[in-house]
Amino acid sequence: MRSEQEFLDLLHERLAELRGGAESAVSEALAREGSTYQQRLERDVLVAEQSGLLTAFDAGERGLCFGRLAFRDGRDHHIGRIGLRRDDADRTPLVVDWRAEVARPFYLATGYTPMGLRRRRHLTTQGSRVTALHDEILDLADVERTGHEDTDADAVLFAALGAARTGRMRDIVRTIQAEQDRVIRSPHRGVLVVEGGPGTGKTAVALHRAAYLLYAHREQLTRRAVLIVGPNPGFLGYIAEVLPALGETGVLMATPGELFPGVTVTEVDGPEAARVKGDTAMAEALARFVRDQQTLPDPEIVIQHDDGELSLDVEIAAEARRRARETEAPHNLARPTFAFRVIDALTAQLADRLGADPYGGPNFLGPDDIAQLGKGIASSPEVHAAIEELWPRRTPEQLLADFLAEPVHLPEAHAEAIRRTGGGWTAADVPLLDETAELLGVDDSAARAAAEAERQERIAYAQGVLELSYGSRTQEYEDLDDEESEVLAAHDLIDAERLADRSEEADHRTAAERAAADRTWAFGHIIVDEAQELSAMCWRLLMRRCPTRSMTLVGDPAQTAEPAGCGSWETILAPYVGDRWEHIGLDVNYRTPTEVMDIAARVLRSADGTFEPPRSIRSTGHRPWARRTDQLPPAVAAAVAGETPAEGRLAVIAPGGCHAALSAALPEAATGPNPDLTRTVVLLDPRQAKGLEFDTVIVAEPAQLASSDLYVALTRATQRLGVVHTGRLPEELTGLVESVG
Ligand SMILES: Nc1ncnc2c1ncn2[C@@H]1O[C@H](COP(=O)(O)OP(=O)(O)OP(=O)(O)O)[C@@H](O)[C@H]1O
Repeated sequence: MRSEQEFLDLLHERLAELRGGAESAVSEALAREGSTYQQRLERDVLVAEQSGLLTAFDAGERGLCFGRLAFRDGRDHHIGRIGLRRDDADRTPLVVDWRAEVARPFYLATGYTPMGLRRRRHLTTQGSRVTALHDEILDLADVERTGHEDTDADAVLFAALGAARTGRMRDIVRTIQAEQDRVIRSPHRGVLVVEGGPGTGKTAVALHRAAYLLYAHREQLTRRAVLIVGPNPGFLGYIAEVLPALGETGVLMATPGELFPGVTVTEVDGPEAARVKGDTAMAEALARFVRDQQTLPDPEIVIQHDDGELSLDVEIAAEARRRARETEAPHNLARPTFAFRVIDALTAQLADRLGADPYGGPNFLGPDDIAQLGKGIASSPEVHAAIEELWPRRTPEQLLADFLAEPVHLPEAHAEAIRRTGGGWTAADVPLLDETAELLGVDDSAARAAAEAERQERIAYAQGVLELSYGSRTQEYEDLDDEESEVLAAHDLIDAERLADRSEEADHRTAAERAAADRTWAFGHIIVDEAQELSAMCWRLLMRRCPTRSMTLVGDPAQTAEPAGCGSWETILAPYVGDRWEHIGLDVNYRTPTEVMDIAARVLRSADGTFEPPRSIRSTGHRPWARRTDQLPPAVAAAVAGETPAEGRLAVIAPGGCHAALSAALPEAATGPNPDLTRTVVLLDPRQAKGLEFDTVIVAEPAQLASSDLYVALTRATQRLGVVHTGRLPEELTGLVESVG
């Protein structure tokens, strides 16, 4: 213990040293004067790098070192949240990052396959104090003993699993299990599906995989960012501290409803509307609706012009429309083609009239006269109005609002389910907005022209910088033959265009921040949690955001609650990657004790006799109970008073309809759409409870819950479960111990 403590002290000293260095580098860089692009670029890169290091150091402080590997060949490594080196000439490693290959035996070695290990040690620390050691001997021939050998190899794991919950998910870096490690470090580059029942660590594994990928492909993923999609803001808050605790912040977390920049979801769809909006039939309907915007005159639009009337007739419009559609560009981007064709045709019409030779000879007007006429027509407000009428410029928001006000190209029952005038957006509208934005295209020609002009200015400026740099070469330097010169200057390394482009990249925002504001951002990797809940339309959106298809999807089809949820992985993935995806199953339940899982499993077995629940790794001895009452709110309040853990958290999970009465009876409980999960007691509906966990769970009125919702509700408990009900208990729960309040 003493020598581990000395080592930990040394680590903390080194960490303080590095932290001090990074802090002063940041303040120095921020204070640095300099207005040239090159200087600003260097300053920004430095600040970003050092700030990243500071995050990692913060992470390190929370359990800097938690393991040690003694190899048979004499190598000996401490394992930690982040890697640290000594400040010596060889930069000797002090502690190895858990993600490094050399740390892998910490998670995988067994007595059967010791991976070269003699001994594996778990260090438990509190702040900077070592409080316990657990040693496992992996080489049976090794006779040396430390006095910390553990008879129970899983003591550290069980201590973590049994610990009181805090309302925030913790990392599992000290106790990742072998089957989880395989997912976290999977080298698979395409779509990886991780499926497992409740509590099998899917979320934990997904987050640690994000941390691993950021470590293994740092450069690429820092540039392109990682997106983590979770079911609701409460859940994202619940998992928000895991990655920073692992030293990683370059990640964007969002719910599906937050994936269209500039749009905030304020409304909720009914189940039927959500189902219809989530179906891919919507993509077809919207595509046809966009074509419907490209209309023809009936039979003509008459345009008053200084030189007489012009007729924009069906023939002209149809030809212009054909040409515009032929470009296969999105609606707004094809519009200029339509406009040019119409203007050309009207110019020809006018030229025919004005220059016609009454005796049938060639037109009197020359090309210059005709060009002049064309200019006049192109600047006519009436012509513009006619083009706008036939091929209007639309925004996704306008177009979708029009579509929802009078849905077309759908069966009447479906149209009826989604018909809506005005009001805010729903989560199911977001993929539709994205689809519409794709169909319309963003007419950013003006913005692009401005950006290009600015870029040309920067190139000119950068050229100046390089010329200066070239001009200031020293005499000796010039005397050297270029071939021999080993001293390189800016002008040798970079040309003006690249320097200008690099200056553009000196954007203070991280890639994740830029990605959040950019609808067309292509992420380096996307992780989807509760992936079974996403609709087919939402998958279309996500696939557009990840052209490389580098994705990790975690979910449990048995917990599907959303009516538009896709059901099977094959159905979800076939349109995008065929059968080129990998599936890994997790089947050990680390959360829910056997007593609770047995009850929960019965709920799903009643619908599907072959259902196999995940195997619980522990039991608590607490038998789940049920209590019948005539008065739900006081009975729930009494149950809460009796069951609230001294440490830890309790959740009442009840159908939404009971919430008003229950929250009045539970004044101490956090409630509402986004309750504070760190409070001791929270009141949730089963959808809000998705992915969360609590020491004690009280489920109210189970008979009112759909079986997948009930299954989710029951499997949130890490220790104790109770059920309070007014009417009859659902058949599957009749085995519960009857409790009197
Ligand atoms: N190897 C591990 N070491 C310690 N704790 C673990 C380990 N694996 C999972 N856990 C814990 O088990 C609990 C359940 O994990 P998690 O929430 O990731 O499961 P899940 O599969 O996403 O569940 P659900 O489908 O119900 O959302 C969490 O508290 C997690 O920290």
